[in-house]
Amino acid sequence: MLGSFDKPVTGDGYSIVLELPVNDPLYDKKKKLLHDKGFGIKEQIPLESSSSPDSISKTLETMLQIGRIIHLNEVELYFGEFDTQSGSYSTRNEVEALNLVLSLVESLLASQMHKQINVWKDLKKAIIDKIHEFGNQNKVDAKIDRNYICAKEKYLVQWGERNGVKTKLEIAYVEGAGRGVIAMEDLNIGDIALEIPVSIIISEELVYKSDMYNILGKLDGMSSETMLLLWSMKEKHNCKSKFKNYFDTLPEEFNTGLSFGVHAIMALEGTLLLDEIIQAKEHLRMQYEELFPALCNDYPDIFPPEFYTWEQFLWACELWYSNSMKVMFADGKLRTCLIPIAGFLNHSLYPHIVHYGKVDSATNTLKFPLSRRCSASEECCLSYGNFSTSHLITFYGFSPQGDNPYDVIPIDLDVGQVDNIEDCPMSNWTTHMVRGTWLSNNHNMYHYGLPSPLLDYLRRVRNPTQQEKTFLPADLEIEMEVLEDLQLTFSDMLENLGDSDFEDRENTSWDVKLAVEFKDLQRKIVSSIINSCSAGRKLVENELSRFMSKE
Ligand SMILES: C[S@@+](CC[C@H](N)C(=O)[O-])C[C@H]1O[C@@H](n2cnc3c(N)ncnc32)[C@H](O)[C@@H]1O
Repeated sequence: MLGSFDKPVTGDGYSIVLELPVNDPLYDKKKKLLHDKGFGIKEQIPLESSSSPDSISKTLETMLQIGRIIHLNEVELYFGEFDTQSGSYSTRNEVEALNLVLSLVESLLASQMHKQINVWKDLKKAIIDKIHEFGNQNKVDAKIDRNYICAKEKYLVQWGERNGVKTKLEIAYVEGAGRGVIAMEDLNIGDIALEIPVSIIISEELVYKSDMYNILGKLDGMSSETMLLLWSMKEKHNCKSKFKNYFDTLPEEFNTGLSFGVHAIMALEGTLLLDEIIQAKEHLRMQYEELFPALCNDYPDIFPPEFYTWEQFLWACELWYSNSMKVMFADGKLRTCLIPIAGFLNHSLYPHIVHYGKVDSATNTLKFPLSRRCSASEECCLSYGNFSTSHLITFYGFSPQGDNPYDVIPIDLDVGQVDNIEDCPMSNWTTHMVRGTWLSNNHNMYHYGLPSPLLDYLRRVRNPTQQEKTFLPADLEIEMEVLEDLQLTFSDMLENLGDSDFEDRENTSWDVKLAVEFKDLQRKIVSSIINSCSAGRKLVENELSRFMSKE
């Protein structure tokens, strides 16, 4: 349970309870962070009927601080330990935290078992204002071509509506993102932008009903995802398919990292994305060769060879990677699905739709509710997940606009070296990473915009007994060593990335453009770390000379 509301604790005030779920995989670390900020794992937040606007806003901030921590993911938690005093950890996290608090207040208001309804209404208004204010600060302007009329997309929506789809969105062309959806009217928090009946969702059930299942179901290690992928490769050619309108809207080519040509691959030299793409492609090639041409040779009627070439296999993989969603059905089973119409929703780092993917068993539909306002004509986006740009390029073929907080560079360290840290969940990270230091709001001494778990680890390698950070020379010398080492590591990395020597960006192919953009982003991240180390060393030097002058 993330939160609930309670009977009065004091006077005539009611309280809301925010609780860290015990099954949270990051429970210990979040518990420690809550504790460091002065909270327990279960906090009862009271609100008196006489509350002034000032105290309502203080109550809201307290609830948000807890809500943010409850909703942190691993990367946000790794970087957020000392960073966020009151600000947000990420746009996604902020939307989640605000919506958590809003849902609790709404449940309390819906219960109507309290006397002081006005104060809760005021709190609800304050939350909604905050969501709007945050929206205005983080506006991403997408250029939309409303005149883009495509008969195929229109037919699909009409077909959907005949089959029970309800939508407040229309399809348009969004510059740099292909097709997207825009709001037909002003949509508010909680409004359902799109509702898709289960009957038009493409899921594994379709394979079980097909003639392929007799063959595929008997193959060892065959997953339902692979079966469905093979099914879609054939079904797209079926003129009588129930999903013909859907298949007609799919592009002939998906421009994802898996289709990068040799020049783009070469442009990625020195980056981890190069390995990611090569490994992913090798894995798919092996998977293809395990199945083909054997299936076509043994069952040519079921697997016609012309539908099962390597190129078509890769096309289907790109379709499933870039367009599928995981859906929890009413039977409690999670299935990977293609969802007609919802497949036009683009990704954003600041999504309108955050909570989706669970079938509403009362209506047997999949609903896409808004977690923040979307004005008429504005593009409505969801979050595909907390993905790094390298993942988005490899499997989706784009680099998102704005600062991506999940763009981390892993650091290879032998984390087994340090003892005595078991009791300290925050130090007990088994992997370490860095990201652009402009994302940090703490560039002070002992922080430098760098992640605390990494700095603490590097300090403890040098001095396992260090408990407190002091301004004594012995500690300062350790700080200096840590920063020098990091600076050296990242200077080497920058050198490996080479210079940005690419001039004619506009006239190049989509893949080289994407590769070059990615490399620029890597350079920007690595340079920020080098600069922060250098600025940090100056801070330490100043402290050392201050100490010396006192002596
Ligand atoms: C689920 S589809 C969304 C609809 C898609 N734009 C279309 O025209 O079919 C996912 C694909 O949309 C594109 N896309 C999604 N979000 C994007 C974004 N923020 N920027 C650029 N392209 C995006 C990528 O090509 C991605 O593989």
